[in-house]
Amino acid sequence: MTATTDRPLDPASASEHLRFVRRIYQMRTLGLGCGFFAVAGVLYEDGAPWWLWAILSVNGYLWPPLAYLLASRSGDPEYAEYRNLVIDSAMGGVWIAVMQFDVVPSALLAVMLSADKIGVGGWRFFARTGLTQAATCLSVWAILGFPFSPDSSMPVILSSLPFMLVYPLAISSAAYGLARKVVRQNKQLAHISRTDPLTGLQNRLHWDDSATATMTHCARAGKDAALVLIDVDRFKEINDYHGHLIGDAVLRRVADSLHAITRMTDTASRIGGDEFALILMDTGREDAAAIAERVRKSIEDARFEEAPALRCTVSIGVAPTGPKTISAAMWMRHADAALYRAKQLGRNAVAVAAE
Ligand SMILES: Nc1nc2c(ncn2[C@@H]2O[C@H](COP(=O)(O)OP(=O)(O)OP(=O)(O)O)[C@@H](O)[C@H]2O)c(=O)[nH]1
Repeated sequence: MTATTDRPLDPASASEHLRFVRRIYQMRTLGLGCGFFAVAGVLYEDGAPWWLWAILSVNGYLWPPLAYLLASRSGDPEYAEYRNLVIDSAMGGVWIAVMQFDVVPSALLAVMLSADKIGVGGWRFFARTGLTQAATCLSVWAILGFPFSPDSSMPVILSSLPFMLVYPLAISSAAYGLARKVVRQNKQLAHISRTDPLTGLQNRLHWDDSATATMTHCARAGKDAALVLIDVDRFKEINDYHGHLIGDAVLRRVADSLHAITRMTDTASRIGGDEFALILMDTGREDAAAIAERVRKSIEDARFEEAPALRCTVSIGVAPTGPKTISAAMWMRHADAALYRAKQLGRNAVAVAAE
């Protein structure tokens, strides 16, 4: 449970808190709506006075919308909602005492009110609300003179059935919805953590895993693959002369070319500021060199609306897998050496690692 603060909430937190308030409102409406009948069965049997019926009706049907209004209009909706949940527990204690511990509805009230508190705020919140419930229960029980009548009649059991059947299903369904949301968000997080936000390609983190996995696969299956390193020529000058936004456009253009030229089974990554890497599956030396040449040509031919005079080029190093390449790090070193040679050749060139 979070403590209230004077600082206004940022919009994202505020909308998250309001979603929480709405979720509790739905659960409270259902729970208290059904709980009304469980308590009403005992009140009817005991011939309760009109004002007890009035309090029960207010608690069952007016309190849920009122609690929603109080929380949603509060400066800290989440804190206000936790306070409302404590009030729910306090009222549960009152009704257990009023029902003179009629066992079926009393046990139901105690269990349901505990289950949703644990679901919302964990064991500590459960302990706090449980203590509140026990305190109100004991106080009201003392005021009433400690009446005790635990036997439940058949009508009382029947009037408790809606609460017994419907509310646990609602709690389970809410828990399932939350679990699915967590799974969905974990997937999104995993995707974000391995994606370069500027180009949409894999980032360095994921690239290292891909290179190692490809090496292992090729060694086991006796397959060919090629590593292609692409570095934008004099990119610093492009940034300095045209500005970083144009620099970014160049990087996106390189990514687009890699997307367009490679196949589904290939992997394209941005592994540094202006450095990209391709893993070409089932591709031998000549084919890899040809694909690298297509990439080089496509960047050479690229034109930029925002900077019509801009011409950019890339240097490319190609390293096919081979018997001497026994680790991803070694594969990378071969491709790096080839890239260095392409730069030495005067840039805008493709160089293939020696066999
Ligand atoms: N616009 C932009 N620039 C970046 C980004 N990440 C890195 N850079 C810049 O990329 C430049 C890379 O320059 P260098 O590594 O010196 O290489 P270079 O100028 O391309 O020189 P050569 O590779 O030798 O041709 C640096 O100036 C970085 O600031 C980015 O996301 N966007």
